[in-house]
Amino acid sequence: MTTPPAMQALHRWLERLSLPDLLDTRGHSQDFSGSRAGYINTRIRPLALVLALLIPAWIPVDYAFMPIGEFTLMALLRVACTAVLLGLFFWCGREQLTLPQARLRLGLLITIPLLLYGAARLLLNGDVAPGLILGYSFFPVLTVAMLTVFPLTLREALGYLLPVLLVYTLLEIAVGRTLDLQSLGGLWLLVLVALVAAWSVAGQLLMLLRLYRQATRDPLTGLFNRRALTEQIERERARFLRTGRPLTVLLFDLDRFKRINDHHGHLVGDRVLQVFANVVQQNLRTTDHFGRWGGEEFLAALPETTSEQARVVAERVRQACENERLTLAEGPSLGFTTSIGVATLHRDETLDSLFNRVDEALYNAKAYGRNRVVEAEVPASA
Ligand SMILES: Nc1nc2c(ncn2[C@@H]2O[C@H](COP(=O)(O)OP(=O)(O)OP(=O)(O)O)[C@@H](O)[C@H]2O)c(=O)[nH]1
Repeated sequence: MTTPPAMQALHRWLERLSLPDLLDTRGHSQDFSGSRAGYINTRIRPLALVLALLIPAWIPVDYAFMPIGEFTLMALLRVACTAVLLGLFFWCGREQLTLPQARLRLGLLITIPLLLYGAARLLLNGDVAPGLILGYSFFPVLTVAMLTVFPLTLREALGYLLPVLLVYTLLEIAVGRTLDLQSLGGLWLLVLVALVAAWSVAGQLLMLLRLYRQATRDPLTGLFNRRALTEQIERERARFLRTGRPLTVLLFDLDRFKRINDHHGHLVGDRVLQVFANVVQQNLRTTDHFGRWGGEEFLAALPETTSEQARVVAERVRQACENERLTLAEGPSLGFTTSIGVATLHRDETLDSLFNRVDEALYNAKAYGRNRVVEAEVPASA
């Protein structure tokens, strides 16, 4: 049964929307989440600084229009909020963040205007400086509007937006203005701005995700490209220097791949590359890094793995490739094999030297007859 064109169009639209990616982080790579955390962090800093400058600037206005008791409380709160914001500004500049850390800091950033609003709403109720409350009433809207500059999943956005709406409503109840037209109008405005904010954060997330995937992935296999993989290995090298835990790389090259292309065509060659990528991935741990090094060469970096352990993994992959068969439209099924070089990073070694050694090992695997695993020589400096 063929799908009606309208359903196909709907399906394509939903696919373009990447709904699961927008909803939560389950489909995001660890690497992307790290980059997004950095991105969120770079946006928290200027906002924290701007708020830290603007919040105390209003103190003279409060002084002119508020009774002294309320003014003192608000001024103290403003100074405390400024101190927290300045702390946030410096804190965000110092380290590489994880996503939970970035979320926490964003939560802190939006709590501050909300806190000031809450205090003002409770203190300035009734006859006390009624005009001033109008100025303060912009704070919840400001809080929600601030979120629009962050690339967030819808779940994260709701996690920030719902508490703002809840705090607003609870404060209106607390001051007895629940069914008041002004209070309902405020809530209505807040909900509208929250919807726009949710749309904006999801749009930013989608754009970031697409750009990130284009810049870091190989389109044929979906694996990391050489640049992204090199960055990951650089981070692993830094970790190796810190902890001393071994790091081993495997370099794979499909054997006589030109023949496959020549006999069966490039499309079959492409399928072999995809199947190969899949076979290797099934034999690696989720903490290993694997990507396309170029052409029919692939590289895997195995953290916390000695050369003996890596040889076992490489042998398992070699065997799995030998056992794999591709069914073709015409003729018998197609098999393929791979040669593999293995090299373990030494303490004083650069990554270039490691890549050269593993390349030589792979070259030797080819020279000794292909479909085999060969370990690299130790570096001259070791
Ligand atoms: N189908 C397809 N072929 C590719 C791709 N990238 C590189 N190749 C082909 O991979 C082949 C590599 O061939 P060679 O470098 O001669 O190596 P080989 O035939 O595998 O021989 P050995 O490595 O010595 O075993 C070339 O024919 C490239 O065109 C790709 O993305 N898709």
